[in-house]
Amino acid sequence: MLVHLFRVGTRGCPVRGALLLPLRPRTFTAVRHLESRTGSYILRALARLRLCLPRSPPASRQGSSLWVGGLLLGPMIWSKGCHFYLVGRCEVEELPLVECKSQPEEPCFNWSVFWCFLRPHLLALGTAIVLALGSALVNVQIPLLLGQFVEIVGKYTHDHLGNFMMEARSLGLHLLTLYTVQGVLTFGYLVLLSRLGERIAKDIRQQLFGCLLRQDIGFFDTKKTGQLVARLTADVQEFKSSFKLVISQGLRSCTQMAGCLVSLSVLSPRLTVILLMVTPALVGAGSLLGALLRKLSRQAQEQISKATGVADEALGNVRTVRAFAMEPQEEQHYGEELEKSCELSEKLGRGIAIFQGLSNIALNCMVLGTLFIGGTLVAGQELSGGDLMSFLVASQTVQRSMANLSVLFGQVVRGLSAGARVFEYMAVIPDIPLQGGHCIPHTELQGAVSFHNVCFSYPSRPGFPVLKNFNLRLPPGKIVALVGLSGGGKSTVAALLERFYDPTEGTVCLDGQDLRNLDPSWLRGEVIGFISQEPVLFGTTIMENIRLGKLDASDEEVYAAAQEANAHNFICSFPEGYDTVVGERGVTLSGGQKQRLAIARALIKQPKVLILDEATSALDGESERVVQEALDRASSGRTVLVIAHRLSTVRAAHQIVVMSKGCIKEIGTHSELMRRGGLYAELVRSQTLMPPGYKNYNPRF
Ligand SMILES: Nc1ncnc2c1ncn2[C@@H]1O[C@H](COP(=O)(O)OP(=O)(O)OP(=O)(O)O)[C@@H](O)[C@H]1O
Repeated sequence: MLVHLFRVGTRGCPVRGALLLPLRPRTFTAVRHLESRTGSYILRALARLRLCLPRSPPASRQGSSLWVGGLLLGPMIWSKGCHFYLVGRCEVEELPLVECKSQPEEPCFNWSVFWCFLRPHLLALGTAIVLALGSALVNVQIPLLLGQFVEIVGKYTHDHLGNFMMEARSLGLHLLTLYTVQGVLTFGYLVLLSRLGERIAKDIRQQLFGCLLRQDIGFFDTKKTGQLVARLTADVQEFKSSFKLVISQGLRSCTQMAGCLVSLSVLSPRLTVILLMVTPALVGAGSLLGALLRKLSRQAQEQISKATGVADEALGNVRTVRAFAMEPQEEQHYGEELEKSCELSEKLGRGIAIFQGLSNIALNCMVLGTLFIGGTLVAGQELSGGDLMSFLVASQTVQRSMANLSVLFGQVVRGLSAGARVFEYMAVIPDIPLQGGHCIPHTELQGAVSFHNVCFSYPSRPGFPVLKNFNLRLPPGKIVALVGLSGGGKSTVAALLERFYDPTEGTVCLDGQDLRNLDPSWLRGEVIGFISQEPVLFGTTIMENIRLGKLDASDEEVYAAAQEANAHNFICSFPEGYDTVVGERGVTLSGGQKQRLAIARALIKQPKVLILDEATSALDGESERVVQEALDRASSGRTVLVIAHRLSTVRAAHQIVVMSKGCIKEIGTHSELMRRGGLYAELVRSQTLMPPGYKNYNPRF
């Protein structure tokens, strides 16, 4: 193919870039036979490519050109609906290698959101700024007074007439007062800034966390949890540090620099001009080296994070590591990552050593240069010794301030991009709100569910229909089972009923009312109970875990739910009973125990509709029996949607719905479907034909 597309995708996964390879001019007939989906991807990719490639087509020296991605395409015809061919007698120009990359868009810093967080702290901020400016102005005074002090000392080194203490005391006291005032002002603005920074960071974190929790489930399909957590932690931290630094050091450095430059030009205009020529060059060189070191430091940090990630993954999945005897490999993997991080850190150490060595030489040379030139001026009676001293101290302050400002510039850029990332998701408004809408009064609630002509594609994969014209009724108080091959769309039906997503077309109704008009928090909190294959418990007590289903439940309600879920006995057998802490994600409990707690958690809210998504599939025979018993009890009097692979668990359902590729293939009771001898009967037969020696063979089929 003439064009190499890489990372080509569709709406869910946009084209990231393309590479046009240069080709020798030649005549050929291109026949490309591509699968329809690939074809449409490439067409879409080409459309996007045209946007980012140079506009003008190459000069057509040898007849018609095929300039793929540009304005010209060779003859292209669609054929037979599902294939396309590129057929053309084309002479291809030799094109320069064009690489076109479009980076994922960096979000812009949202000043208005930042202002909302800053506004409540304006008084503290204003006070901090005034204190910082005051401290900087005091700092400008100090070199001048030090110069006067040196003058007095110098006077007493030549002639010992008069009282040094008398003369020096008032100046000394003045200096002492300035030092104290500067110390107090510094303390004041640092305390205020620290408080301000922490408060703003806390507000931002809290708001961002709330915004993330409120996002649609589809939002989380395309985001990595680690990245979201990083926005809450590292990005907020970076933004806070930058903000504090800009206010404290930025203001201070600017004020000091301006003040000291005025002092310097008053003390000696000639020396000031020389200083102004040399200092920026040195600061520029230092900044360049500093930027390299920061890059190295970032790489070292990233490598450390990578090594930590390896350790985190291995320790977090220690059971899997143990089960596969992967300890030596994990150790080796961690060791390799550590070695790389060690090498980078050593390189960074060497860089810092060079930087410090060079900056020592440069600063000392500047002092020497100032003394040398200044000494010449002193010798020529153009400058006093004290003024030279003042000049030296003030020039050091200017250099420090300039160096601070150059570091600060990088920090501002990093802080703004961290802030942009932090604020990005605050502006994302979820399509499905958490609250708002109609609630059906408890006395009128029947629990009848219906799907009308539902079509659905996941937002992360918009071109891929998962449900096609799906129609289903779940009569109140009846058990409906969804079975079928993996990937047929069974869990998707449950997700739509929970209103994790809205259908692309059609409606899902509860008691005849479109779910879109009902209050989602009421629907999930009071009407629907959901029990999945992987029960997720929180690392708190059993009591709290069950109470998550109904936050205001009394202890008695918790006990009743546990009894209904066949969990009360095993809970009471623990020394701590209901106060037993279950460990991270319930790690201290068996699969069956976790599942029964999940059932109790779902039952405590007395849901009218119960969704069981493979609720017993991860359990062994005995646990399955106990859990199934609990589920059977929980199912009575409720509308139940059971999703199951093991068909033995659903043969008693009032209706069994067989799904395949997003459509309903068969509906009926177990015996009706068996008699029909269709897909269901086929599935049952395939589950009955267990390999020889298979222990869990279910004789019921
Ligand atoms: N969050 C998602 N984003 C994009 N596509 C998804 C998502 N979840 C599921 N799918 C896709 O939707 C289709 C149906 O998946 P679903 O989980 O509903 O099938 P299932 O019948 O429940 O399968 P199984 O029995 O294996 O659990 C699959 O092709 C799957 O890849």
